[in-house]
Parts: sequence; C-alpha cells; structure tokens
Amino acid sequence: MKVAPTEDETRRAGPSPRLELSGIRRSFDGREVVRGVSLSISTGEVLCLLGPSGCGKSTTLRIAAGVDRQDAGEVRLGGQVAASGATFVPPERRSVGLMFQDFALFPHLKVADNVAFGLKGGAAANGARIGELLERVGLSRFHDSWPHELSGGEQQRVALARALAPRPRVMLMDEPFSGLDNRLRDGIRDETLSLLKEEGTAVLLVTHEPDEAMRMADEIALMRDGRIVQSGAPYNIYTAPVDRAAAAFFSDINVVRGVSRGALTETPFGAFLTPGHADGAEVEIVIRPQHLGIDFDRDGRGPAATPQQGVAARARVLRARFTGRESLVEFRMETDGQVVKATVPNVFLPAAGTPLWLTLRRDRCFVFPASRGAGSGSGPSSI
Ligand SMILES: Nc1ncnc2c1ncn2[C@@H]1O[C@H](COP(=O)(O)OP(=O)(O)OP(=O)(O)O)[C@@H](O)[C@H]1O
Repeated sequence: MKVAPTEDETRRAGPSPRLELSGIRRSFDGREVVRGVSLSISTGEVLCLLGPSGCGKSTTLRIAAGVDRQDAGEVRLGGQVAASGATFVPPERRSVGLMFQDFALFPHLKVADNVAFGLKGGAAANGARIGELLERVGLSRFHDSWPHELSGGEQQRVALARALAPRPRVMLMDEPFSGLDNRLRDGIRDETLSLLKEEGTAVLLVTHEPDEAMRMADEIALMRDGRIVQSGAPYNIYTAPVDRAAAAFFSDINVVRGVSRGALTETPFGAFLTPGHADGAEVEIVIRPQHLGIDFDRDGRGPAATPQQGVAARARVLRARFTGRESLVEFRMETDGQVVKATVPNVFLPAAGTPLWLTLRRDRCFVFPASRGAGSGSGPSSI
C-alpha cells in the first residue's frame, strides 16, 4: 500500500522539478540517436543541452515538447507523467512554451495579435499581459505594427513575448538565437535570460555553441552520440572536463603526450604526477592556450623554474595573429617539433622564428589516458 507523504515530508523533499526526463531513448530506422538521457530542471533554472550537430539534442527537446515520442523512458512535468509507455499528454496540454530558430511570426497578424495568439481571449481581453510583455522586450511602440516592419532581432523578441504570454512553466528553446547576427545576439540573449528568470520559467535550451551555453546556463549538459557525458555548472564543466573531447569542445587545446612510469610522466615541460595511470600507459596532458606562459630568451636561457610552472621549454614562433581581444601565437617546440598554441591578452606579435620559452600552468592542466577517439577517457586529474 502506498502511503501519501505527510505535509512535512513534502516540504522537506521540496517541489518537484518542473521538467524531468529519465532514461529517454529514441531510434530512427534502427539507429539509436538518444541513448538514455536523464535530466531535471527546476523553477527559474536554465539548463543548456550542448553538443555537436547530430548528437540528439533536438530529438530530446522534441520528446520533452511532445511533438515526438520516446521509445523508452519517461517525461514528467511538475511531477506528473507527461509521456511514458502508458501515458501521453499531447503538446498543447503540456503548458510548455516553444521557441525555435525559425520563430516565424504570423505575417497576417499585427505584433500585439501575435503575442495574444497563445492566450485565451485575443488581444483586447489580454491587453494588460500583452502590454507588459511588449514593454519588457522593449517593443511597446510596435504594438500595432506588422511583423515585416520589424528587424530580425525585434521579431525574435516578439516571438519570445508570444511564447511567454500564457506563462508557461517550462520553456523549450532550440537554437533560438542562431538566426541573429552577432551584434544583436548578445543583447537579446541577455534580455531573454533576465525575462525568463523574472517569470521563474524552467528552461531547456538546445545549442551547439559553447559560448551561448556558458552565457545562459545555470547548468550545462554536454551531449555526445545520444548521451549526456557530463553535466554541471558552466565553471565546473570548463575547469574540470570529463575527457579530452569535453575540454576541446569549449576552446582550442594543446595536448602533450607522454608515458606514465611510476606515477610520473616526463615531458618537455618537466615531470608531471600521473597517479592512477598504469606503468607504460600513454597519457595526454591537456592545456588550454590561455594557460601557457611565455617568456623571453636570454642568450639561450629561459626563466628559472617554479613549482607552479615546472620546467620551461624553448620553442620558435611559427606565426602570430591578433584576433581582436587577444593574440594567438603558434609555436614549434624545439624538443620534439610539436606545434602548440598560446593566447596572450592584447597585442603580442613576435616575428616568425623568434625563440621564446613556454611554461604550462600546472593547476590548469588535465591528465587523461591517451584517447583512441573523441569519446574515450575517464575522469580528469589536475596536476
Ligand atoms: N524524424 C527523423 N527521422 C530520421 N532521422 C532523424 C529524425 N530526426 C532526427 N534524426 C536523426 O537523428 C540524429 C540526431 O538529430 P537531432 O536533430 O536530434 O540532432 P541535434 O543534436 O539537434 O543536431 P543539430 O544541432 O544539427 O540540430 C541525426 O542523425 C538526425 O539525422
């Protein structure tokens, strides 16, 4: 017999997540493209499903929306089953807002009527809510305009107001900003985020852009080949990637290879502690370009080694480019000919062939078993 929880138990357990997916699977033509995805999003939380094209993000979102149906697993909204083997609540009864890249306003409806579309009663009856949302997205003056009179960014903001008008508890957004040019995108992302937070909406946002996920997400779920390979706050995902491919998804990386012997791996940058790697196992030391240190050559000598930096290694500049916010310098190591990249804030454009000394910030290095493909690797160990 199932005993109903007491009020106290319910309070201690906290409210149910607004959206919960557990063990979602979906195949097309015998190929499984979503392979056991589970996630949970609470009130006012933004979860970004991030991954390369074709990894199954949109399929997952479509299943959450109810426009597609999973082969296995369960979708819950506010603690209630919305889709399982036995139950299926159709999309229009799920109280979810949808926003896609192709946000298509209705061209024959004025802006206010577009916003009113999802509301019961139409523009006149819902005047206050429409006015509030148009003001919030900064478009009050377009109340009686036609969609074609608005720029792409303005249309996108109307689409957001339209999606939010019925106060959905959950908003599902699939690459909603990718149709906008770069200049507009950052502003609209920020406005959208603050509006969603104000409304307390739980948001599942699908994107293949790490910058967008870092900017928008409370939590990132990194997806690859139909599976979530890592999830956590943006800072944690960035600073503690689960494997080499997860590190590489967010920025360029340098990979220094070596062989672990007695829990130590010798490299041109000195010995690294590699506990947990078997004797003779190949390891990869991964570091982002912004965490390399550059020092001048003093008659063939480099900087004195510090424990934090380890040993400096000499390299020659291959090319240097200024990219706007920083300079990207590529080097060829004198020790083994490997090419490494470093970024430097501001303008630093040494001539090709210049000898310079490189160090690695050891607290920013990750050690992984040598990968046999994008998906391999286990937990990182910081050095
Ligand atoms: N209705 C369908 N019929 C057959 N295959 C499909 C269908 N929908 C998706 N797929 C396939 O499933 C895989 C995952 O597609 P999905 O759109 O979920 O990926 P995605 O990560 O959102 O990619 P993108 O960022 O390019 O949209 C792809 O290989 C796609 O071709």
